[in-house]
This record gives sequence, structure tokens and C-alpha cells, in this order.
Amino acid sequence: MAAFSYICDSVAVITMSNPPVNALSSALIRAVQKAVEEAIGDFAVEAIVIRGDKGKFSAGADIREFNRLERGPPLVSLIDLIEDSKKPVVAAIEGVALGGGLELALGCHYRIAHAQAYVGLPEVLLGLVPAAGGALRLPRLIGISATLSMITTGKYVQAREALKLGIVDKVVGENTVDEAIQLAKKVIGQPLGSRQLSTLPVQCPPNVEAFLDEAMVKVKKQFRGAQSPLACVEVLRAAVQLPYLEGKKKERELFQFLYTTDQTRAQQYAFFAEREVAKWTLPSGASWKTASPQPIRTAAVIGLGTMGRSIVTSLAKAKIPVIALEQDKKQLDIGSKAVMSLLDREILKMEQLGHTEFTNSLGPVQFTLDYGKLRDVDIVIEAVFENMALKKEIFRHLSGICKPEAFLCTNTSGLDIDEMASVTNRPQMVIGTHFFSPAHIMKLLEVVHGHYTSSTTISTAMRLAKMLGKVGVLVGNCPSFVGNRLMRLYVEQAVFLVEEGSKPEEIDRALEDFGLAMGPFRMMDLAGLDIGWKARTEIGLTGPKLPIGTPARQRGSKRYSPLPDILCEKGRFGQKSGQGWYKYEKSGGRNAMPDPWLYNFLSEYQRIHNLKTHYVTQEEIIERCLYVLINEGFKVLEDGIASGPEDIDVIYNNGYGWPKYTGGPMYYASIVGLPVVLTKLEKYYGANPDIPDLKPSSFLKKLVSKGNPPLKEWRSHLGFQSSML
Ligand SMILES: CCCCCCCCCCCCC/C=C/C(=O)SCCNC(=O)CCNC(=O)[C@H](O)C(C)(C)COP(=O)(O)OP(=O)(O)OC[C@H]1O[C@@H](n2cnc3c(N)ncnc32)[C@H](O)[C@@H]1OP(=O)(O)O
Repeated sequence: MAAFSYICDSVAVITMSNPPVNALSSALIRAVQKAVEEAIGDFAVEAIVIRGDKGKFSAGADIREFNRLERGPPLVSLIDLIEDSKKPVVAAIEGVALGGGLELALGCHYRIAHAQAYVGLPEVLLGLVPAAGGALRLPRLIGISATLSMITTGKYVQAREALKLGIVDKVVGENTVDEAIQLAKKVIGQPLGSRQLSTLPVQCPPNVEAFLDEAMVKVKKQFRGAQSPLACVEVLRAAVQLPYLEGKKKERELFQFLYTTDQTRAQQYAFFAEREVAKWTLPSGASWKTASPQPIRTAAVIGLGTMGRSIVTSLAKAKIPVIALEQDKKQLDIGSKAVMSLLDREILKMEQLGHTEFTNSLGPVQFTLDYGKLRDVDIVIEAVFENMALKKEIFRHLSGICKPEAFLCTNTSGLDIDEMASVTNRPQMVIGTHFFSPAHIMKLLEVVHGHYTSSTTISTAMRLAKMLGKVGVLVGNCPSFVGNRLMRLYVEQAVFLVEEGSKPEEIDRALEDFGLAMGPFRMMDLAGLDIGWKARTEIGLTGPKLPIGTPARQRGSKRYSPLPDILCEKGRFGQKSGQGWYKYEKSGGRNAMPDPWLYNFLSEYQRIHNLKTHYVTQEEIIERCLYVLINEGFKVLEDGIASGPEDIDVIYNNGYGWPKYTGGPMYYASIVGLPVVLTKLEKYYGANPDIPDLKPSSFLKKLVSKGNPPLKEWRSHLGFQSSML
């Protein structure tokens, strides 16, 4: 770890070095400070360039140091030292300048960026605000409105957009450091006043107070429950209302407050959990370290339904040439139009951001009816609808056509990977890749490891996730895998609560107030109630296969609610039919309105089934819906379907709209306290013995009996003998 300087003509070049991302640890800050002081004091130096080692400027403050007590020299004073320098300082930005890294660059008098570099202030994603002057300098450079959008979302901005916004002075295609040195030489001796951002006025829209009030309302709505986006608006208010130095105090105060909250701890946990799940290990000893992913130069997607289209789009966005196959001309025409329209939208989005090169860098898409075209692809992703017989037929076919080295993936949300693998000539190269809709936007990829799947296949699928900009989470093969297995119980619990007297909108509101992106009833209406109905009909839970005489509200010894089936029988499929749990302005409408028809229907249903209703509190809604999900999470761990609680949390944070500021369901359980979760589950199971999913899992009980250990120790209490991974 070092920040060393060399002098090129009269320009000192200071290199920040702290692999892998040059995070600004105490030691690095100290080293940079020393180097800057030396350069300022050196008569031979007339200008300074600051760069990051190994093609990365800096990913910001070292997050790993956040929880440590010892602290080095503050980043803020280093940045002030740079800005106050009488010798011009140029930031040469390659790779990333994020958080404290961008704040440091904003302290420099000039910024040059490589075209592929990204800048951003993502502190909000860690439950914090920029606090090293970033929220005060940026609005002085690019204005309140653009700063607001950047700091409340934490989005990363590519160099060309940064140039358009005015964050950087120049974008170069190569030799960023040399260009920075040239610029530094050119500006030697020029006045620096207008380049010292802290001395400039904030660029405000007219009536800035009203603008900020409105922003606060919007941000509250958009990031329901999250504290840091609100603090971001507050820090901008301080930038507007207070002189720079006073603003700095406020920035620090807000940071200090957020720094002690549960939310920031949860978000930091979520950040590291996302990185942790990439480091998969199997009980056999195979792991991300030892397995070698194979190159993916070309791909094919089979089926151009909703999922297939967006998977093709996702591959094209990742610049992977893709062949899209459909079974007949009509489906191919419909599918190809849909894909082209998705790609057009992506191009438009990128062009609006100033990425003119994007159009040319999409992977080419070829549409075909001919399986023969798949002969040479490296990977095939089957994305036809959930029908085992059809999927097997396709896999049998692929087995005979594709080159022996080709990997065969299935996009299924819960079917048996081994059954599909068994009909191929390469079961070790078959793997589940469960995408989430829309696949070109959602970050999660559940990578499902079958009994035969080789470690090379796993590492290739995990590499694919990374190439697509997604978080891949390795899970075992069981019905519905991890995400949907937990989700089914959560949704079922919500329906039971409606039977017991609650209303869909009350349940949705309670869970949305908790922070979930969408409550279960709005979610069911959006996804389409007919999908679950079809699946339940196929397995005989309802419909003609249901044995005559089966009690309406019981399957085996378990409670069952036929409510969703009855809604479907009445043609209420959700948004697509204009009616479901809610009513909509029209078929395909999105505006969910409570439906008086449903209230009457529910009263009648409760009367027919002789149900005693009770007042369901918000607390009961949250606890029953979430704890049943969490309980299943413990069972998933016990069954060896996920290797640790982090995997479940990453799945929920990235695929199910779980509020990241609670860390994920398992982290949330650890904060509530496992003894509390256990006691509540025992209470609810006692009151509802016909819902066995409320019966506390033995792993939860074990952890409580071991004294409620912290989440990071849970894995060590799991036996590997039952691992499905
Ligand atoms: C009592 C309170 C005190 C009050 C004091 C008040 C005064 C306050 C003043 C100071 C305030 C400081 C303000 C600054 C805050 C920040 O800067 S917060 C950090 C902001 N930065 C980020 O959030 C960046 C996060 N990182 C990323 O987005 C990505 O990692 C990347 C940089 C884009 C690289 O991506 P990729 O190539 O895909 O690699 P990854 O796998 O993600 O990461 C590689 C490894 O690097 C680790 N890492 C990444 N960023 C950091 C970081 N900032 N700190 C530490 N470590 C980081 C990551 O964990 C990976 O590690 P391994 O898994 O071990 O390989």
C-alpha cells in the first residue's frame, strides 16, 4: 500500500494504491496526504496529477474500516489541502471514482476521465450521505437538480455523461494519465479561483426551496422507509442555505447520525453479502477459486415469450452475440418485434445518457426457426413456458445438435433440473439459470445446481451472471428453489389473513410500509393469478384432478385457501383482465383500486365456510407474512439448498423488492432477535395448528438454543451432510 510520486517534467504524479479498488483506507489517506504535502513543498513541482493504480482511480472510503474504532487522518482535510493548493491539481480518472474517490477528484482543480470510467456518489446505497464535501461541491459544479438525482439514487455515471453534466473537463479514449499531465502543464500559472469548487455559488433552480420541498416528498415516496435518501435532500438544503463551512458542519452531522443507524449497518452487510455469494464453495471442495469458467462467446435462447425476449435483450446488452429461436414463424415474428422494441428502448436510454457508441456495441441478435443454427454456440438458455415434457423434449433435441462443449441452461422458476439433465448426453453441463422478470433489468440470477452439474458448469453460469451485470446466487435443486419457495408461503399467509378478516389493501399497505416494493396482492395481480392457478391445477390441488370429496379449505392435513382459484374461475386474473384482488380502470390497467365486489364476495365466502373473522393488526400481518418466509429460510439452510443466510438475503434484496435497508429477511431476523422470531412463530403456530409452515424450523430452534449467535456464525452450526450444493 503506497501513494508514491514521480515527477514528469515539472508535474508530480501521485498514485493511489490499495488493491483491488484503491479504497481510501486510513493508511492510503495518510500516504496521499504526505505525497501531496511533499509535492506542494517541492520547488521542482509546478503541478500535480493524482491517479489510481491498476486502472482504477478509487472506489471511495474503505467500507471495511467503517466499523473499526481507530481512524486515521480525515479524508475531508486531505481534500481541502488539495483544493487549497496553489499548484494546479488534476485528477486522472480511470475505472471508477466513487464516493470519497469522486469527492477527492472534486477537490482537484481539473478532472480528466477515460471513456470507460464511471463516477458517482453511491453513499446512499450504504445508508449514508456523501460527507467529504461531495454534496456541497457537486451542486456548485453541476447544479442542485443533477446532484439530487445522483446522490439520492447513488447511480454511477459513465464518463461521457459526466462530461455532459460538467463533472469532468475532458474524456479521453486512452493515455488518461499522459493527457492529465499535458493538461496540468498547460494550466501552470493560471488562476485557480474558479476551479476551487467550494468557493463558488451553488447553482439553483428558481424557487429552490419549493424545489427541495417537492424533492423531499418524491424521495419519501420513492424510497419508502429509507433514511439516507432523505438526509441527501437535507444536505442539499444545507448546501443551498448555508455558507460552505456551515454546510460542511451539517454534512458531518447528518453523516454522524446515519453512521450509527441500523439501516447503514444493514446496507453495508448487504453490500458485502453480494460479494460473498460470488465466492461459492461446494462441500466436495470445489469452489470459485478452483473451477475454471469456460468462455461464453456466443449464446442461444429458445423461446421468445416474455422471459425469452428479455433474456435475449440482456445478452445483447452484454455484447454477447445471440441466436433467438422460436418454434413457428408467427411466434418468431411476434418475438423478434418485441426484442427489437426492447433493444430500441435500451439504445434510446443510453443515447439520452450520451452513450452514442452503445448502438454499435450491442451484441448482434439473429432470429431463427432452425435448430441447426445452434450447432456452434457456447451456451443455450431454454426459456419456454413451465412444462416439463416440453422442456425435456427440447433438451433431448439440443443434446443431439449442440457441440459437446456447449452448456445447456434452463430458465425455470422451480422445475427439477435433474429430470431435464437426465435426457441429455451431458448432464454435467446442465444447469438452472432462473432469471427474474424483466430479465434485462432485474439484477438477480438464481443459478441452480443439479445433482450432476459440474463445477466448471457452475463457474461458467456464475461468470455469465457477472457478464450480464447480475448477481448470481448458487442454490440447490428443490421445488421452487430458494426465492419462490419462500415467496409461496408468504403469499399463502397473506391469503389466509384475508380469510380471517383482513383486506388485501390493508395487508399490502402494512407490507409496503415495512418497505417491500409491492404488497402480495398487488404483486399477484401484476404477475397474473392464472399462472398459479394453472400450476395448482396441474398438480391436482384444484380442478378436475382434485379427488372428489376433498374439503374446500384443506389439502391433506394442511389449511388451503381456494380464494385465488375461485377468483380465476370468475375470470379475475389480475391486471390483465382488469380485475383480480383489486379492480383496474381497464384490462391491462395498473391503477389498483379496492373493489366493493370483493368485500361482498369475501363476506359470503366467510359465511359459507363458517369462518370466524377477527381484527388483524398490522403487527400480525407483518409477523405472520414475514416470519413464515424467514422460517422457510431456516429450512432452506437446514436442507442445504442455500449455503448461508447471505445467499437468501441477496436473493430477496435483488429479486423480490425486499428493502435493502433491513439487510434481507435473514439479517432482519437476526436484528429482531431469533428468540423473538421463535416465540412469535410458536404463538402463531399454536393458534393455527393447521398451518404447519408456521411451526418453527429445527435450525431456528438450534440457533436459539446456542444462544442466538450473530448471523456470520450461523453457517458453522449447519451440518454439511444434508447439503444439496
Ligand atoms: C462516528 C462517526 C464519524 C463521523 C465522521 C464524520 C466525517 C465524515 C467524513 C468522511 C466521510 C467519507 C465519505 C465517503 C464515503 C464513501 O466513499 S462510502 C464508499 C462509496 N463507494 C462505494 O460504495 C463503491 C462500492 N464498490 C463498488 O461499487 C464496486 O466494488 C466497484 C468499485 C464498482 C468494483 O466492482 P467489481 O469490479 O465488480 O468488483 P467487486 O467485487 O464489487 O469489488 C472488488 C473488491 O473490492 C471491495 N470493495 C469495493 N469497494 C470497496 C470500498 N469502497 N471499500 C472497501 N472494499 C471495497 C469489494 O468488497 C471486493 O472485495 P473482495 O470481495 O474481498 O474481493
